[in-house]
Amino acid sequence: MTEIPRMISLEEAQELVLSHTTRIPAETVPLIEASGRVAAEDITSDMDVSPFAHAAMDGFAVRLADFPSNEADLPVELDVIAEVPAGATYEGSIEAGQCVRIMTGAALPADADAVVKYEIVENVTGDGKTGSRVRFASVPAARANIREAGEEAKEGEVIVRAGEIINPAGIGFLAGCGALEASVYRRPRIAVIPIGSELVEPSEKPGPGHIRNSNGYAMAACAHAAGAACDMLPIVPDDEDALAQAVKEACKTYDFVVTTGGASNGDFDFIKPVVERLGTLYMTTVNMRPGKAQTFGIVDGTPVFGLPGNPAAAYMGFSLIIRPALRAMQGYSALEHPHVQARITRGKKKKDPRRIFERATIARNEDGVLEVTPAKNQSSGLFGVIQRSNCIAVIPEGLDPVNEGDLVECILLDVPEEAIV
Ligand SMILES: Nc1nc2c(c(=O)[nH]1)N[C@H]1C(S)=C(S)[C@@H](COP(=O)(O)OP(=O)(O)OC[C@H]3O[C@@H](n4cnc5c(N)ncnc54)[C@H](O)[C@@H]3O)O[C@H]1N2
Ligand code: MOO
Repeated sequence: MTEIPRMISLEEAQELVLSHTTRIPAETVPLIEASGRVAAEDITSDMDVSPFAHAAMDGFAVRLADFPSNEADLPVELDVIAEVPAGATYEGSIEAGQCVRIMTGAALPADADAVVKYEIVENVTGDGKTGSRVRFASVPAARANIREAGEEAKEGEVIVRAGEIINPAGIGFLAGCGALEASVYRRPRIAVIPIGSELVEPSEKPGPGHIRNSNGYAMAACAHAAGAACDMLPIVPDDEDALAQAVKEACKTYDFVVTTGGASNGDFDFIKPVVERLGTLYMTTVNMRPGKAQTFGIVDGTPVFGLPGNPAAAYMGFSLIIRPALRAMQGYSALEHPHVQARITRGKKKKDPRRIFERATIARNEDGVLEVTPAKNQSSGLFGVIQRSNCIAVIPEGLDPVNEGDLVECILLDVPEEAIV
């Protein structure tokens, strides 16, 4: 096997993978499925929204001409000549001294130029409905409590631009504008292939020397969280030909193939020779811990990424290198997890010059200052520590120690709002 030159930096690895992935073509999906995805084309409104001026309050539609310019001439009394509920229209005219009782959402009668809410109108006779006389103690502002026609959108106007992420409110916006489907970038189809003769399906109790395939599940979930559509393919034993066959087959169907395990230099680590045999191998090691053994290459035009077998190492490689590429493939412009800086609560001597990604918890102390506390157990064999963390504290490369109170970069993970401070 040709030796791949050197251990590259995380940034070089990210750039390398990004440079070998392309944005996926668009597809047209029913509106609700477009939520959270990137619009591939400008979307226009098929009409003015709202199509008509309407009341923003339950009250009375009035003509300003009936109100005095001098406050001293108040109050004003008007006759209620009609009622317009939402969904109906009042087509008649409103003459001097008249008003129309109107409900929120009902079309504004042509002659009205303000709506006065019930609460500040007094009944002189009757109950405020048709035939009553009502009293106004103040002069309404012109167009008060009126939602104008076309305030949300004009017919033919671009309401969502290509490249915008359509959010849940945007789905409502589009529905109101008659856009019942949207052209968005397709979700990349990802295959996850767990490699390892020691692996059994999680439905089984592993026998001696065996463990459950937990990486496959975590990587499938990471792919899903990154917006991709993921299939977990059957476990492949540590057998070079079996792995070559599985990878070659997956490259026919999927946009991106991810393996876990067999990425290091052990006697049964085959992803590097397989990628080299089937295509072009671009990367084998990245200056990061956990997760030094990260393989990347192209097989039959498809990106193939060999994650290491250790759970935290696989998670880190996926989150930091694969995830940005999957997001770029879907047209997102922000590719990385958000970062914040926090003061580290424990110093650390460095024996390994790699950049270290510590599973950690970030929180605000009583003074409102962000503090980060790395988990005590940083073994790369553990998923539970990541389940109980809400960020990754980044300890820079080199051998300089980190001192308590130093500001460190923290990467916020795919965690629920409850865990973010
Ligand atoms: N002589 C050296 N040995 C190792 C080195 C090294 O530099 N020199 N690096 C170590 C580090 S660090 C890592 S990370 C691993 C990476 O090795 P592989 O990618 O070849 O991973 P495996 O050997 O296949 O597995 C490592 C570990 O992870 C468990 N594993 C694998 N797949 C799964 C899965 N789907 N679900 C759960 N757990 C899985 C596997 O049983 C091993 O315990 O190499 C070190 N060795
Ligand atoms: O590359 Mo290993 O991940 O340091 O556990």
